Amino acid sequence: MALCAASHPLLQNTRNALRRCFKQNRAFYSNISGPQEEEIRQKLRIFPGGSVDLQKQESGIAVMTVNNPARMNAFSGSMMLELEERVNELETWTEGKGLIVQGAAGTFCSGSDLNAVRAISNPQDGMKMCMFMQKTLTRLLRLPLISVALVEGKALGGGAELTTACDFRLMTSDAVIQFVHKHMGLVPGWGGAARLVRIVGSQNALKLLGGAKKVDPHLGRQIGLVDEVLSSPLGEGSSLVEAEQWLSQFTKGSAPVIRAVKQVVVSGRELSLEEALRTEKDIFGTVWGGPANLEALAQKTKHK
Ligand SMILES: CCCC(=O)SCCNC(=O)CCNC(=O)[C@H](O)C(C)(C)COP(=O)(O)OP(=O)(O)OC[C@H]1O[C@@H](n2cnc3c(N)ncnc32)[C@H](O)[C@@H]1OP(=O)(O)O
Repeated sequence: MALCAASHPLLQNTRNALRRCFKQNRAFYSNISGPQEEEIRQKLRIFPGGSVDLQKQESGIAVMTVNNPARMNAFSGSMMLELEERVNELETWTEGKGLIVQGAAGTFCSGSDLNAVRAISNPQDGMKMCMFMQKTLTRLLRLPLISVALVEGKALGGGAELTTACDFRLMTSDAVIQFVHKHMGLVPGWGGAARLVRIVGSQNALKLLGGAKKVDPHLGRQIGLVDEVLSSPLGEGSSLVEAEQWLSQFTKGSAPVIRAVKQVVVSGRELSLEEALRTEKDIFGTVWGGPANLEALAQKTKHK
């Protein structure tokens, strides 16, 4: 009898393997765990405004909206906390397959709320805020969901960094991604530089960060930062539908298989070859003989 993949005994092994392998990173972040993490949470709570909204759909695709239009969707402190809560929620959404991250009202996100930045401009608090966001965005990218940043309007500073915490980036024709940090006397701190180098290579990353260069859809495609330029008419709200259609080419089919696809890619990207191979074997074990595999065998599927 086929075992349900969600309750497959090897699934627990996979979770354990991934947990074991990411322990290294947890150790890295342990300097903001416990009381220190609570301290930065309290500081972030002082800067309210906006929200991070999550809609989980029956299709298995969730839409997360960075919602603070009065400030071009800049992240207030409370929004940073809400982002963490939404990631917690997505980590336990076992039916999920895909995620779209978008900004409200036709623009993506203008980074940190500059009012909060001014108020916590000492390096200690700045570093704690940055570690908090690094940790949350690292967890966002590692979700077993295929994720897309839908970039309309502007993605600036931390907003540009947020786009790199998704697997894919889609842009509307008027959109701009700009790592404006240098113009602010900063460098990325939410993990955006580390991820950018892995996406576009160190030469291109140096150009984008060193020149605070505006990335339009054409440049984005050229350097591999952008996966697709959307053709929906601007300002009619149809970009989200187009993004969902684009994402569905990867999320069609069984949730356990799609989640396993994402997990083998994450382990291949983040672990040593030896650990990645071991993890791949464990993840393979969760789908081998599972319902989707047995159904494909029964149907004598041909790949013409
Ligand atoms: C490690 C993280 C590092 C960071 O993220 S640092 C932050 C980087 N981001 C920025 O510096 C963005 C600064 N803002 C801008 O350049 C412009 O506002 C922007 C986004 C191009 C939009 O320009 P416009 O279309 O002309 O609109 P505008 O300037 O009138 O803005 C509308 C309202 O939004 C506000 N806003 C935009 N970005 C903000 C931000 N990051 N923090 C706080 N408030 C922000 C802006 O102040 C304005 O508010 P108000 O209408 O004057 O009350």
